[in-house]
Amino acid sequence: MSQRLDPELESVLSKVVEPHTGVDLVSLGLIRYAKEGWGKISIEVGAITDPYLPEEDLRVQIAASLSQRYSKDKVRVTFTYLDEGELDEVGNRLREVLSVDERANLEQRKPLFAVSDSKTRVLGISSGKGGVGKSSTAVNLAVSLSKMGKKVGLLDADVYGFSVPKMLGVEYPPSVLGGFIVPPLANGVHCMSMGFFLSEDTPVVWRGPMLHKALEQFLVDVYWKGYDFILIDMPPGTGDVALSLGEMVPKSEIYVVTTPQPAAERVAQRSAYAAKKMKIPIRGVVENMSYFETPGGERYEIFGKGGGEELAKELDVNLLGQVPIEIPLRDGGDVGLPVTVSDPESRASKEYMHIAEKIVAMGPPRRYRSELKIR
Ligand SMILES: Nc1ncnc2c1ncn2[C@@H]1O[C@H](COP(=O)(O)OP(=O)(O)OP(=O)(O)O)[C@@H](O)[C@H]1O
Repeated sequence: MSQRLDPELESVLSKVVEPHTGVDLVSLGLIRYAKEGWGKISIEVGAITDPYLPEEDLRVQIAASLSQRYSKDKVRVTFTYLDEGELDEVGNRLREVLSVDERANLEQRKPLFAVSDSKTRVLGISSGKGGVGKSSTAVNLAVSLSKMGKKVGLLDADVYGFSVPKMLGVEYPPSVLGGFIVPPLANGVHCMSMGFFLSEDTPVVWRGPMLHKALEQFLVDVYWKGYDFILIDMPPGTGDVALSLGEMVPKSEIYVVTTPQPAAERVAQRSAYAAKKMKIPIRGVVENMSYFETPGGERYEIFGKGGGEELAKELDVNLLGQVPIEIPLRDGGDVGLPVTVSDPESRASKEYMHIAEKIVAMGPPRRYRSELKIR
């Protein structure tokens, strides 16, 4: 697919990273040709997504990498489609950059990130019932973590309604490169949803074993390499996904979203206890829809008070934050512009950022596994 490049040019372009995979353009073989002459350079790049998507980021990066030789207006970058064979070839190259441990994981059908020195933290965002704002929390926390410079993936496993891609503003499907699925990017977050692979009008009845299989595929077949965080939007309730997650990613952590009223808190508690039974550590509680503040600064606790605090106490974890009701938060979810992007100065956005900072500061959970106990 790619032409042989002059070594100096190759060395420059090998510093330009393809944003979906985190691997450089040269290693992926994506530079189709580079033609220099008359003080200009034309570069054709194979797009692993759709060449008509705005690839401004990559264009800017390529121009910046060549800035010692060419001014911006002398660099012409075009993107073209890759055919099936070329997509497979990129998949092979993705495999080549894996470490020995990562390759071993693939062979054993384990997630790429589940290597012993992994820096990836897997955060399950859970709630007792639907409609408490679990997906909004997952999306806005993912954006906030990404704004802190972290590489963030968001896996929508809420099989009762795949809302994350729409809320996050995902505009194109995942790429399938050989045996790997590569998530699309939106607002700095790499997003994967089981919903991408189902047609909207097909009703799916998810039973435990099917869910387990689907989750396994989305943990193993997706190119989750080099991530700091993978957030999982879990289906509401006590269920099967927590069980599967605990089995497949023993180092995962759970964050419970609840609303302030006591009834919601009791339901959330049940889901939290289920996670505890699976031996997944619960790391914190997020209270959503805590209050509504008028432009004049008056606060109304529309859904009551104290649920988050109470739940945190019962679970013996911290209440990490209280997110207010904000109209831009709801609107943003409807149009695919998270409030943390559209209005980073709003109270809700700042609260999400504080929660993200606390999650980072807490670090990964320590595991005291019974089999490791010194007797
Ligand atoms: N703090 C908030 N302020 C305003 N609207 C909110 C807030 N949190 C959530 N919403 C809105 O409430 C609705 C439900 O939120 P969301 O989909 O995030 O909940 P969920 O718990 O994931 O529900 P489900 O399980 O049904 O997907 C959405 O329309 C969302 O935009």
